[in-house]
Formats: sequence, structure tokens, C-alpha cells
Amino acid sequence: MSAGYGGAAPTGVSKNIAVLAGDGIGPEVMVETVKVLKKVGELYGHNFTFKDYKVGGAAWAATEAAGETPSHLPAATLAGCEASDAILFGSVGGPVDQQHEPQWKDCEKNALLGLRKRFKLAVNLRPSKVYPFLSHLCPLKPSIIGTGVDMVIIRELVGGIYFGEHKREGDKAFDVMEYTVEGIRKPMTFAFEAARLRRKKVTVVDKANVLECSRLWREVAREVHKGYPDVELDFMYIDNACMQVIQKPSFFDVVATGNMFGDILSDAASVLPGSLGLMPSASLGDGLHMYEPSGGSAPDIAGKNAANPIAQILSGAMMLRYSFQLEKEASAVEAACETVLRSGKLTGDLLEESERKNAVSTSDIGEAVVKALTA
Ligand SMILES: NC(=O)C1=CN([C@@H]2O[C@H](COP(=O)(O)OP(=O)(O)OC[C@H]3O[C@@H](n4cnc5c(N)ncnc54)[C@H](O)[C@@H]3O)[C@@H](O)[C@H]2O)C=CC1
Ligand SMILES: CC(C)CC(=O)C(=O)O
Ligand SMILES: [Mg+2]
Repeated sequence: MSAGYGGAAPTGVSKNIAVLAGDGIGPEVMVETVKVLKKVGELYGHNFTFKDYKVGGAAWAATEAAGETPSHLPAATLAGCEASDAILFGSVGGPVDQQHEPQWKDCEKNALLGLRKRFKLAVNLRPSKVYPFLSHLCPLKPSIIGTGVDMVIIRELVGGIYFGEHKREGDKAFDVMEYTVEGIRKPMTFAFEAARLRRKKVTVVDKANVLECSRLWREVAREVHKGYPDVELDFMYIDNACMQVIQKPSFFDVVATGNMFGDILSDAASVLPGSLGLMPSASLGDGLHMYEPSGGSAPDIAGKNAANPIAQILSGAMMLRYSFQLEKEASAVEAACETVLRSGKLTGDLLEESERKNAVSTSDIGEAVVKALTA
């Protein structure tokens, strides 16, 4: 696993991609992403094979309908992922008020956390920036945006409170947060490596005024920092960070943080590009990586061809870069997305309420990105 892209540009590569579209808007944005990636394969002479597998509530329904024990993460899906060169993941989960229904209960835990654990996807990259020519999409004042809002959150992804013991004892409930030095060192080292390729600053976001785990994060940060004297290191509490990311976003370059804090902070940071629909992510393991948008299944807009597919498409671009070392192709996809956004073709999430009548559809954006690739 490396923060750099490195190596000579490969030509004519053959890759198997496991496609786990999941629930809600997942299948809608995934269709557009696969369209874009197929076009990349065609234009640059690569052979990408896409194989679909069920995950989440969709997998539960399919296994139940087939008379099998219902599962959010069937064995066939895991086997498909194991046989692949990279996993493209959509989103999982049902409406937020239906978490108790059997199809949705523990869906995210079983499916998404299951995959992250199974493939040791310890480092999650969530870039967030204000594109200078798209700053009108950011709801913050121009004086706050200034110039150069460009941060990346490096989130630890297989530890912390999401993976600790969850327990109910009568009137009490427990969720245990636990970290080891080794579990922290991996994302921390990645953060320093990434900072070296950027503006050379790491901000560790934690709650070290209260949590012992956060104190351990700081110890590891200081230890890793010794190997990177050219990189500046500072610390910030999570509550303040949620405010500063909106109030003074240009402060941040690389953020290194734990699983839950990174989850929360990355949703807050989606305000910078303008929407969760513009927030891609890469979840890096030791060999196999998974690419997933930062947002969820958005049940409020699912099934309407209204979701913004750019986060999923940009996650696909990250796959080209980090799993296949196809930097030129990744940059081409990013440039095509920028062209489409710049052209004013926008889904509803990027428009004011009064402007939503002008929103274009999920598939319009996918087709426009394909067209921009060939222009
Ligand atoms: N990685 C995953 O699979 C995740 C799954 N979830 C699950 O998703 C479900 C909904 O959770 P919420 O808290 O509502 O979070 P969410 O991220 O699904 O939606 C929050 C808001 O952002 C909007 N949004 C998200 N992605 C968008 C896109 N691509 N285009 C346009 N608008 C977009 C939604 O319409 C909604 O208004 C739950 O079941 C939750 O557990 C939540 C986060 C991550
Ligand atoms: C199940 C959640 C931890 C998923 C999520 O919100 C995320 O990864 O951003
Ligand atoms: Mg989240």
C-alpha cells in the first residue's frame, strides 16, 4: 500500500472488477460508473471485466427468495471479491426509520463492515476540495473558501468503536472503542506519506482530552512523525474539527483520524465540494482494495434517477489509480467529471431548492461523462 501512484504506465491491462451495487441509489450510480469505466477500457485498450454480486438488503432479499438462509454478505459475493482485482462498492442500508426490519437490521455491520474486516481495508481515503471553477457549488461564502481548499481525510477503517464489542445488559448498553499501536500506525504512516506528496501537513483529529484511545493515537503520531521531519504535525479535537472544516477549511491538508471521527468528519467535509454526491473514497487493504462513495444509500431519492453518480464515478477513478496504476486514465475520468460539472449539468443535490426544476438525471450525468471522455 502506497500513498504514491508510481511505476510505468501499464498498457493493455486485463482486470476483473467485482461490482457490489447494493441498495438504494447504489445500483443507479453504479450503472453509470460501469458505463464510464467500459468507455475508458475501450479508449485506452484495457480489458475490464465486470461481475455483479449482491450485497446488503438486496442480498438479503435475493438469498431469502432463493430459499437460502438470508444473508447481507453471501458466500458467493465474498468468493467473487476474492477472485477479483478490485471491488467497486455502491452503498447498503434501508430507510433510517426501518433499521429494525429483518432485511435492514445490522445490514451495514454485516455487509460493509464485514467486507472491510474480511479484506483488511485499514486505510480509507476521503478527498474533499473546492474546485476553483466550481466554487459556486460550495455553500460557503467566497471569503471562507478563499483559494486552495483541498484536504484528504485518512480514516482508520477496521478498528475503533464500530468493531468493538456491542452489548446490551438490561438497561445498559456498551460499545467498546479499542485501538492498538499497530492498528494506528498503518493509517498514520499513510497520512505522512500522503502529506509528503501534498502540502506537508498532518492534522490528527481526536478527543484526547477524554479518550485513552486518542492519547494512544497522539503517541503513535509523534513516533511516526520522527520519520517525516519535513511534514508539520498538529492536533485538533473532533468537535472543533467539525466546525473548522466549515469555518476555515483551508487550514487542512491531510487529516488522520479514527474510524468514527473520520466517518462524521467526512460527511461534514462534503459541504466543501457541495454534496456527498461528489465525495468518492478508496478503502485500501494489503492487496485487494475497495472503492466506495462516502455517502450512503440515500433512500430519500432512491429509484428516481436523481442521485448524483459523480462520487461513485470518481471512486472508479481512484480504482484506476490505486489498484491498476492507470494514472492517465484516472485523470481523464476526473477531468471528464469536471467538464460535466463546469457545463452546468447538475443533479438536484447541487442546486438550490428553487432551481431543482433544472436538475438533470443520474443517467444524464453518466452519459455526459462518457461523452466528455471522448471529446
Ligand atoms: N457506505 C454505505 O453503504 C453507507 C450506508 N449508509 C446507510 O444509508 C442509509 C441512509 O443513511 P443517511 O444517514 O440518510 O445517509 P446518506 O448518505 O444515504 O444520505 C444523506 C443525504 O445525502 C444525500 N445524498 C447522499 N448521496 C447522494 C448522492 N450520490 N446524490 C445526491 N444526494 C446524495 C441523500 O439524499 C440524503 O439527503 C442508511 O441505511 C445508512 O445506514 C450510510 C452511510 C454510508
Ligand atoms: C456503516 C457506516 C460506518 C458506513 C458509513 O457511514 C461510512 O463508511 O461513511
Ligand atoms: Mg458515513
